[in-house]
Amino acid sequence: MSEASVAVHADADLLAQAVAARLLVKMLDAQADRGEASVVLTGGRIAAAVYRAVATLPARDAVDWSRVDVWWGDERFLPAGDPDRNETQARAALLDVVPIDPARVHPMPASDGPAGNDPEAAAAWYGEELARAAGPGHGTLPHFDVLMLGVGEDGHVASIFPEHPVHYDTRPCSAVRGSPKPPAVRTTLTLPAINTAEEVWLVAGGADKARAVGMALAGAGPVQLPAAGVHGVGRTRWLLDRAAAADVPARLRSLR
Ligand SMILES: O=C1O[C@H](COP(=O)(O)O)[C@@H](O)[C@H](O)[C@H]1O
Repeated sequence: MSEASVAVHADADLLAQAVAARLLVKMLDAQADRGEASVVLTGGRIAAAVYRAVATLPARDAVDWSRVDVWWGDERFLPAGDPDRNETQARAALLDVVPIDPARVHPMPASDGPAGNDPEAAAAWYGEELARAAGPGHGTLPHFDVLMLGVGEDGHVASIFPEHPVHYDTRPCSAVRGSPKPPAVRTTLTLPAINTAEEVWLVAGGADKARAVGMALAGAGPVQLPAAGVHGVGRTRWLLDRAAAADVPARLRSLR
């Protein structure tokens, strides 16, 4: 398992700018090394700020967007175009602004989408989509260069909530019913799938995240605090603002 690193930025705006810059560099490096880049997006407030920042950085034009695959770590199970869908947010802030190949954008199904109004069928559909992208004989998941996660006040990541039965699902993608945060019905990558990514970035801003971030880095159990259970194969980065990092032990921080 990779060692986690922690970077702390002065405030949420600088955090979003810094994550956006890192994301562009990661995509450029992946395209230089592999000919393409594969990113897994998340939802939430800081993620939206990151996507807006990517769209405004001049270096965005150095990326060949026709060779970028976009996946999602979780989704709210709502009709297509609903403003609360993570997909809607990412499209408005970034994907509608850059010349991305629509065939390489892989949203989790909407409740009026290809799997119908059935979250279990939607999760299975996404699992098949992932396996198709992996290619025959390459397992159930494609390569992910970077997978971004927000962190909930309760320590949830993607739509994996504390003590939820989804912790015991070993399929790549799972339906989530009874989410404590609305909407109640969601779909999510599971921890085994998330932890196949080359790099996992946990991005959190604001004082309301400090307790969860501090506990995760202090070694809490993943069922009680899902953020404690994620790690990239090559790298795990915690990208925080000062308020979210308030409870992080000083020895783990590198202040920016
Ligand atoms: O519901 C969700 O919440 C988390 C965190 O969102 P935030 O607004 O507190 O930053 C997000 O990472 C996840 O993708 C989303 O579905």
